[in-house]
Amino acid sequence: MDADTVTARNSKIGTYMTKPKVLISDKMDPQAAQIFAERGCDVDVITGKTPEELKAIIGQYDGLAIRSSTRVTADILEAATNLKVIGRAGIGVDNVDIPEASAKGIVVMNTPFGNSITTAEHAIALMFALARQLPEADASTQAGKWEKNRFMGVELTSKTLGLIGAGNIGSIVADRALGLRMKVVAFDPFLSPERALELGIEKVDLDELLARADFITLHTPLTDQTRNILSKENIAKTKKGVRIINCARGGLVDEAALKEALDSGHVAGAALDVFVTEPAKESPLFGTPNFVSTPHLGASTSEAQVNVALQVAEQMSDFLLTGGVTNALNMPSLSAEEAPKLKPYMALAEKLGSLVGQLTTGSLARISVHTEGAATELNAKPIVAAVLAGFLRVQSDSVNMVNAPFLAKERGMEVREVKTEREGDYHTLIRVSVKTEAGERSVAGTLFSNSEPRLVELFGIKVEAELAGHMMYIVNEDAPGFIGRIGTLLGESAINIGTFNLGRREAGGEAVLLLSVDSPVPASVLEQARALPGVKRAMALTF
Ligand SMILES: NC(=O)c1ccc[n+]([C@@H]2O[C@H](COP(=O)([O-])OP(=O)(O)OC[C@H]3O[C@@H](n4cnc5c(N)ncnc54)[C@H](O)[C@@H]3O)[C@@H](O)[C@H]2O)c1
Ligand SMILES: O=C(O)CC[C@@H](O)C(=O)O
Repeated sequence: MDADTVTARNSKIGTYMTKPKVLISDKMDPQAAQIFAERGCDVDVITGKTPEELKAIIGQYDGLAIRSSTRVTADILEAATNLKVIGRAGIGVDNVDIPEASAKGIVVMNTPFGNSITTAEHAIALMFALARQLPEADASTQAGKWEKNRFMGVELTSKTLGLIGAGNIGSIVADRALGLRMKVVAFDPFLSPERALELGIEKVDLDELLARADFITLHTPLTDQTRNILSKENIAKTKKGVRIINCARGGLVDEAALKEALDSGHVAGAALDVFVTEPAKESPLFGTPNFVSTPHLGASTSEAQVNVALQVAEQMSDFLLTGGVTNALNMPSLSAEEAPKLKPYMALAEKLGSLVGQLTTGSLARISVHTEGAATELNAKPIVAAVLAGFLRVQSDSVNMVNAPFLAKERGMEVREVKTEREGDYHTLIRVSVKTEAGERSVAGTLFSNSEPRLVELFGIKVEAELAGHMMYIVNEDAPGFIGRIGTLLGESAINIGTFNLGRREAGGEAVLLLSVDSPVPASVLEQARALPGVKRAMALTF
């Protein structure tokens, strides 16, 4: 397996025979297609396909750029045999089956900041719409009614805004609300007191927020913890006359309970940009007084759409053409500048992982990846992912850097990352240690000329070997005549030896022999090698 393979699905990122092919399957600013083409990808823009139609064509593509309409299900992924990256021009990736994409080794990336301001502004717009009943006042005025006395609004100044979720968008909403002289309280278990202070908001628990807020706005993803966070029970805990805004995800608010609370007057107004079922063509909420809705328009400004389209096209092109990883949800980030520097290290890491994978028998309790010298200055995450990919690929061809960490976790492997600042015998070193019931053993490698991976230590014995192609690994007692006997055996079996690397603990002690050979070593030859005097172990290895 060669070095480039570690960054994507057994395919050579950045070394395509033909240009990588990208499909844009949702409506996206045309600048995305332009960027893909300028950066060297073949791009098709085909929107509005049914799942069956998408399934029929997805197999040709290396990259898929989407917004929220395309649903990337397990079924679609099954047919996406060449797909290496899915790019979401936007934030929410609930239309992508990420566990399945990860299992298939497909990188999923989003553009987490491109539409945050726009969405925050939409939440503020909806807050004003509720405070002053703008949609109803507009409809009534345009119907010629001039109902000046019907539309009595409320001021925002001095009111309390309750933020559920104070991440990218929530914090921008907070900033704008503070500018409107509102008081902002926030419920977000992951909000640190320091960040709350920096934002000028008060961190509270959910019940306190429900009890105090005049307006509540939601800015969390939809998860098992946030689904129905505004449930019937929680809506009942809100202040009478509260107004609720949801520009995050349908499902955060119980729509039936909201309808009841609007009808009873407990909730004075509600504005939803997002619905449990989208497109929301019908809803019991439609037509309810003081209810305002928009069709998932949070991100729909020309500025945001240009931002996310450019960003997704740049990120995906970087990945497909250079191996750079930005904003991936299932893989460590790797900048386009870092990628070439890390490439030889990842090749080395993968080879070491593969070596220990092939040599380890029995169940593995822990795998540790140590970096020493120059290697410590690098981002260790991709190096660890490459070790795991090499290790696990021994068991399954479909393992790569994306799915390897997930598989390792699934298999209960403890993975450790250790940096040793001091330089040893080599200016840079990666050591991979595995702990099994038989004990802990390690292999180590360095880069010659900063780019050529070399094994320099094998289970405590110094060696110097290139790990490539077909190899034979022998552990024997160091004794005169042994090398001649192995040479004769391979010669008689018509196996040509390329390189010969020998190491031993001490004269007459345990020795290891690593041979690179021009053809696979058949089982019968390994049997004969094992029968030679002094041989403790003989194995074929492949890299
Ligand atoms: N309407 C739209 O068009 C539109 C546009 C952009 C984003 N969104 C959605 O807005 C939401 C927020 O986006 P963001 O960029 O701010 O995301 P973010 O990840 O920056 O922030 C989400 C926040 O929610 C918090 N959170 C997570 N679980 C929580 C819980 N159980 N209770 C309270 N807080 C919790 C997190 O700690 C985080 O601070 C996402 O769901 C995104 O998909 C919608
Ligand atoms: O693409 C859109 O219009 C919606 C985007 C939004 O829901 C997001 O999560 O980024």
